[in-house]
Amino acid sequence: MTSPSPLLEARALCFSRQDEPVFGPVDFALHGGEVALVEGDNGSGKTTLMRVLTGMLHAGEGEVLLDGAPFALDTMAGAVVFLGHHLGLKFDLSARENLAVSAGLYGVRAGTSITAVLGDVGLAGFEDEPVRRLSAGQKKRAALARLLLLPARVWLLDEPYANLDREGIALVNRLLRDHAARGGAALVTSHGAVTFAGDEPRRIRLHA
Ligand SMILES: Nc1ncnc2c1ncn2[C@@H]1O[C@H](COP(=O)(O)OP(=O)(O)OP(=O)(O)O)[C@@H](O)[C@H]1O
Repeated sequence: MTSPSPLLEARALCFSRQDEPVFGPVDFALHGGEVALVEGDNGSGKTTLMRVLTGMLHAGEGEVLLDGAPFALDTMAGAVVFLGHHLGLKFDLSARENLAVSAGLYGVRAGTSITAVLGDVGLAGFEDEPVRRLSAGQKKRAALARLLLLPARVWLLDEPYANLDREGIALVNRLLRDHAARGGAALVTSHGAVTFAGDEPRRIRLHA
């Protein structure tokens, strides 16, 4: 399924630190129903690209468009979910409480609930534990539950497979497949150990 304008587009996007180029120019257009993999060696700028796309860092040159409109922090807040190395979880709160905070800010996808998404990511029975008492993989699963709960159509996932067992890796791939089937789009960084069932995802290569 493809939407008329790309859900997320980068045009000649470049980022430099102290005049030293980190990446770019990067061009891609991600339509609804598409998953793209950002690949590159350590230090090639994958995380930096994700931060630029979420507005955490300012691109020196180029453009980011969301649903055909120039990137703006207020419009992207509910439209994009970012899963980064820091997971965005408050460790003193439970997974359920963390999700309730996100749902209060951005709403809930039609037909789902906090209990349902926590069950779906394998955290049934751990819903009310403070996140700091969860294992690294369980913390990652709690962060993945946010993807399922929120209505955002664009997912930016930085190393979503890290800390996950084989079942967890299969879970991420299932979430991505279902998201694409619903018309969502996702950009995923990975060191390349990932195999998707079905269609091969598009690859965006960064060079250190
Ligand atoms: N906070 C920072 N301050 C200064 N330089 C940084 C900072 N974060 C990253 N860099 C530099 O920017 C470049 C790109 O880093 P980035 O984390 O985006 O790479 P990456 O492709 O995600 O790497 P990895 O595969 O190791 O996760 C690297 O040269 C890194 O040293």
